[in-house]
Amino acid sequence: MFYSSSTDLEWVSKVRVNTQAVLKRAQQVQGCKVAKKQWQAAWLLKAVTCIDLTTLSGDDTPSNVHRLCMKAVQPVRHDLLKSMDMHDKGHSVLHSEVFQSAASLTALISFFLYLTPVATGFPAGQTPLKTRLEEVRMAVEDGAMEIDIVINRTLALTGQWAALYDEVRQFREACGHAHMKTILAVGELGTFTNVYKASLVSMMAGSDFIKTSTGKESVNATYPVAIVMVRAIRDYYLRTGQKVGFKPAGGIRTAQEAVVWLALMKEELGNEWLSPHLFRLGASSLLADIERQIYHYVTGRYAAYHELPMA
Ligand SMILES: O=C[C@H](O)COP(=O)(O)O
Repeated sequence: MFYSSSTDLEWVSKVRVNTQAVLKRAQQVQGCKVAKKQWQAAWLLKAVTCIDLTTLSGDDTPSNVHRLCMKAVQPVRHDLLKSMDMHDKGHSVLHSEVFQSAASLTALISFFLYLTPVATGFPAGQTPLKTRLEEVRMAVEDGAMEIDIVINRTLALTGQWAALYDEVRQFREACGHAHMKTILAVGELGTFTNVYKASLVSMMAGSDFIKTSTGKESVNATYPVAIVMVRAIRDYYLRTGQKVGFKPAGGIRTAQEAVVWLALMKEELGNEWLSPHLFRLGASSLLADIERQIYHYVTGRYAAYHELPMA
């Protein structure tokens, strides 16, 4: 695992983001023409493989988490995939993000599903550091192979970048071999410059992915913020040779949005960032619309509710 030395924080202190340029680029992204017919279906199947299927609600129960995991194992109806001759191409979601401990769902891990608990005082990141580190260690002990951690926004808002680096690096060490996705909670970072700096610091401290939001802030994954984050990923890669993944999350609901996110990744970071090892869509209800659009592509009509019962 790569860690930058803390002296790289000089780089962080010099960052300035051109807001107008970011907003202009975001408008272009939002207005991009979305593929149709079989090309759209192909993009949607690609999006399915990149979804971190999520449930992070206070009223989650073992049964609805179990149901979500079963949906992750077979995200699109087998007959629909067969009609497209894609039934044997491995379109499992493979990643499910949950509050519950991975240990209670061990049976599902045998389906090769990666269960991703959230840790570090999710969603606010304000509990004592000792408690947040303990949450990460417990998740690792429970068998988590991926962990979504959330940063303490106070450190970013008050410009304590060295302290933020130190915390994230401690989370990284507590994660051990588990993949660490670092949530910036961009809706609470105030400025694009803070978003870029928090992205850099999180990458320097060893994050495997940087992620926009918990889904609980009032502003979540937006295209302008994504442009700032993916440009930070690109700059970091050009300077260090390290490839860090990107995960937009929060409020992503429609198949069309999923295709726009994929187009953004392709244009900004290239084809390599179109696979789940470097790109995830964190979403609790996106899959339902994607399956609905695939159903429409295959049958020429939209499904009745009972025809896609698990969506
Ligand atoms: O990480 C994933 C987010 O919590 C999902 O947010 P969402 O429920 O708005 O899709």
